[in-house]
Amino acid sequence: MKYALTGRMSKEVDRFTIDKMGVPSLVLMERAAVSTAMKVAEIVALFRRNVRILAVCGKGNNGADAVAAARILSWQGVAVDIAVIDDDRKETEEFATQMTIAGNSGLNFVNVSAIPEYDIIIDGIFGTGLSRNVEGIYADVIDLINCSNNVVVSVDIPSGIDSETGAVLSKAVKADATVTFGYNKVGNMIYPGKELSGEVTVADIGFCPEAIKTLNPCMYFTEDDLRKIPDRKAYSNKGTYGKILVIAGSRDMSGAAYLSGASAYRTGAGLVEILTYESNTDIIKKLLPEAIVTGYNEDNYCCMLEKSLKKATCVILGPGLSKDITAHNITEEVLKRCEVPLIIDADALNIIAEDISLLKSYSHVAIITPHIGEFMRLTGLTKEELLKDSVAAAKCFAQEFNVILVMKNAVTVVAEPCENGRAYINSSGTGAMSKAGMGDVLTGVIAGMLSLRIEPFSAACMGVYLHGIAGEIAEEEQGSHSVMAGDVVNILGKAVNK
Ligand SMILES: NC(=O)C1=CN([C@@H]2O[C@H](COP(=O)(O)OP(=O)(O)OC[C@H]3O[C@@H](n4cnc5c(N)ncnc54)[C@H](O)[C@@H]3O)[C@@H](O)[C@H]2O)[C@@H](O)CC1
Ligand SMILES: [K+]
Repeated sequence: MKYALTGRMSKEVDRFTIDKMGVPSLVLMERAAVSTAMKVAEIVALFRRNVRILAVCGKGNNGADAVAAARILSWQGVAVDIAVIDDDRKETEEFATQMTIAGNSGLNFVNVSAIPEYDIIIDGIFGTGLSRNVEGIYADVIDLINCSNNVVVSVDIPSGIDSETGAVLSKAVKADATVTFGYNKVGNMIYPGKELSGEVTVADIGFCPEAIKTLNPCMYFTEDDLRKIPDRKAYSNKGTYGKILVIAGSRDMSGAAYLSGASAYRTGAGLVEILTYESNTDIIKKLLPEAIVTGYNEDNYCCMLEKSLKKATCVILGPGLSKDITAHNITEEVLKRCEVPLIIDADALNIIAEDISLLKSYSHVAIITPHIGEFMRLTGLTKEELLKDSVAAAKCFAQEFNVILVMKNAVTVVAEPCENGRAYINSSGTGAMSKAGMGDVLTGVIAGMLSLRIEPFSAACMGVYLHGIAGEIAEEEQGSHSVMAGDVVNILGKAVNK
């Protein structure tokens, strides 16, 4: 597991390492600059000719990093110049020091108007200290970089991105690569910042690890975390891995129930029961003969529900359920009676959106998995309002409604329902997954993780990560336009074992 910091947290990590541990600021900076220079040198090697590099710098410590990286490259024999964006802003002490060293080293200082003449730009205009919209000369310089045909390496975060949210603060550099220090930044992980940061390298520059202990940063997973999925016990039977009840499907809608149930089986569930509208039972039995398939109708749903709920160790409610009167009644009944972890998705969320008090009154573990449209209906907020700061929006909702919230989007965020709860930012997945049925697969994968007895918040995060990894493998095999939800179901096993 890794952590992603906001600018405010980065500052605290800096201060802790510098003030409490006594590591001089310039030592950290030298390591940041060496990491940046190494990345630039890698790119220089790809050109196979002499290249011209320009470090474009503000007068904060992000600029100081860029000046130091330029000096290091220059000492290595690479042609580097420096352009400082000069306004009335006061320079930091570190910036002044780096400028003195660069001057002593004979580096050339040029005007920012020369940007288009260079092959590679080192972007050190703003880092995590950016605190307001970019305007005036800064905006003009960012436009000039983005219009020029050079490779851009951003220092820490592309200049103009809000490190806390990934939002563009009116203008932002579009980088090909970003070298970020110590920990990734939330702004590099969430769109549009994720797209503008290009390939991100997280470089260790010697921050004291103690420093993040009091900060509650966002978490994210890498492939190493897949090893945390527990092995299957030799001494076990299907009961060891729980019974997942999938309440899904409606008249003429059977696919969602299949996708959820099959995904739960593919990720570890011992037994899956699908409770669906009676006209779906034959088709689902054919699609998934391993499942117990039970049908209900408008008259008997209550008694069928009662029987099935008694045996379940985890319930999925909502995929393809429709919003008809029976679906409403089922949703209300499940929220009244279910006493095991409940994953609520799709139509059940739309039903709840009409009366949000249903969710508030539920007192057991609930994991809800809205996409942005469903989340808008649940909150009454606009897309812009929700995406302005998706981590904050997710945390706030999770806490208010006491649910584990999986806010599905190109970058899915998971939030824990308590004060100062954990938040997870997903780093797996691909545009190939923007297809119908993918959400149904996700509910099954989360249920699968719960059946392996991973605690609910981690099960939700791991489910989201694993689902994205399966999508990536499916894309490699099928190409980005061709992946369907069923392909992801069948690839889940490869993802678990990756
Ligand atoms: N020892 C340290 O302090 C280290 C700092 N590091 C670097 O320092 C960076 C943070 O440095 P700073 O805190 O100096 O901040 P930045 O260099 O990110 O720049 C922010 C400066 O610009 C001003 N500013 C903010 N928004 C503005 C706007 N829209 N228009 C004009 N001016 C604006 C601020 O007042 C501040 O002076 C990190 O991103 C990282 O690159 C790294 O070298 C690691 C070590
Ligand atoms: K930058």
